[in-house]
Amino acid sequence: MKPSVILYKALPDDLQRRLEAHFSVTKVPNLDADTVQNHADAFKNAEGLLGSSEKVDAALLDNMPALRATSTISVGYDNFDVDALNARRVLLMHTPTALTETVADTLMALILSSARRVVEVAERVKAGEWTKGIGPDWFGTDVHHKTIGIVGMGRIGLALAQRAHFGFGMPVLYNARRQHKEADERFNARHCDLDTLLQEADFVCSILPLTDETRHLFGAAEFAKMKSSAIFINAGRGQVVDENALIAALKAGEIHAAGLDVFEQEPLPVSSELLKLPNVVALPHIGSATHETRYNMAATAVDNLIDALNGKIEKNCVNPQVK
Ligand SMILES: NC(=O)C1=CN([C@@H]2O[C@H](COP(=O)(O)OP(=O)(O)OC[C@H]3O[C@@H](n4cnc5c(N)ncnc54)[C@H](OP(=O)(O)O)[C@@H]3O)[C@@H](O)[C@H]2O)C=CC1
Ligand SMILES: O=CC(=O)O
Repeated sequence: MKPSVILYKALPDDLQRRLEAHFSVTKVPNLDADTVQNHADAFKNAEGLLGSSEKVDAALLDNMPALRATSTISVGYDNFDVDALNARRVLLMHTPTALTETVADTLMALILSSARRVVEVAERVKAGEWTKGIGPDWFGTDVHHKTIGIVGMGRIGLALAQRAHFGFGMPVLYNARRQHKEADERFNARHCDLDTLLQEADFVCSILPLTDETRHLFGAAEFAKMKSSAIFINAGRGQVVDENALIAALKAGEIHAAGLDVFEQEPLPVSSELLKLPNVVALPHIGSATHETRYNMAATAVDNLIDALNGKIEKNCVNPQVK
């Protein structure tokens, strides 16, 4: 008999078929308590769980006593209670390599669009305001050769540094818990403490995971340390930033602009002050959202679950020690 799995995210047809070739699949819309109750037997018997963007906590796991592996269609796994998974010896698989380059492209798009005011001036053209040659009130600021400060020099941080160094001639500063020789050697990058980065960078780019240490890492004190010309970029996780402090810093002119792909609350409420500020580019968490990359992520997640339930966890496993 095939092992049972719960699928809580729509997959492309061919990937759903690949999953069904290996497992008996129960498809559910989400992991809400009502859904679990309505499919109680399926959750009770499931050995695998596959999807994304839902909370996987101890309360859910208590309803899944047969679970052996979870597979998320994402690299970030802050929505999983890893301690609870470890305590139950449940593997957590993720998709670290499939999306790196695409997310780095999104970061560059945020940098360019916030510095050159691309969204704002394009809207002005559509509103019929381009009626004569433009003046300084339409100008932006340069990106090339400005200093980029990357907070989080992991896979995506490295791919961003590559673009900034080779593509735009930007000096690269970075902060991470440890020094990354590869970044130093390939991109002439300089590892520094966060305060130095905040004081010296023209673009402060956060691509951090959400953890107990990074929650609200960027608050009023950090924005106050940045240059008044600095542009703050965040494509890591929204809760790494105290959003009220960011709004206050933008309004007070403590920093020049912000480019954001992630928010404390998603979807970003339409009432958010951020949406009223012309110097904010706000994207709907599209870091990895290209057809190619989303397909590759889903394929990786399917293969990860097949591997994990067959005891093969050489790659993409967050907690291999529980095997
Ligand atoms: N907007 C989007 O759509 C997407 C967002 N993301 C987010 O980006 C994050 C990063 O992804 P990825 O680059 O693959 O992850 P990695 O694990 O490769 O890199 C994480 C980096 O963050 C650093 N870091 C972690 N904690 C701290 C800390 N307390 N202080 C300073 N640095 C810290 C790590 O430091 P060290 O190297 O020293 O360990 C590492 O350099 C994901 O976890 C996810 O939250 C990812 C994909 C898409
Ligand atoms: O935010 C997206 C991810 O893959 O993590």
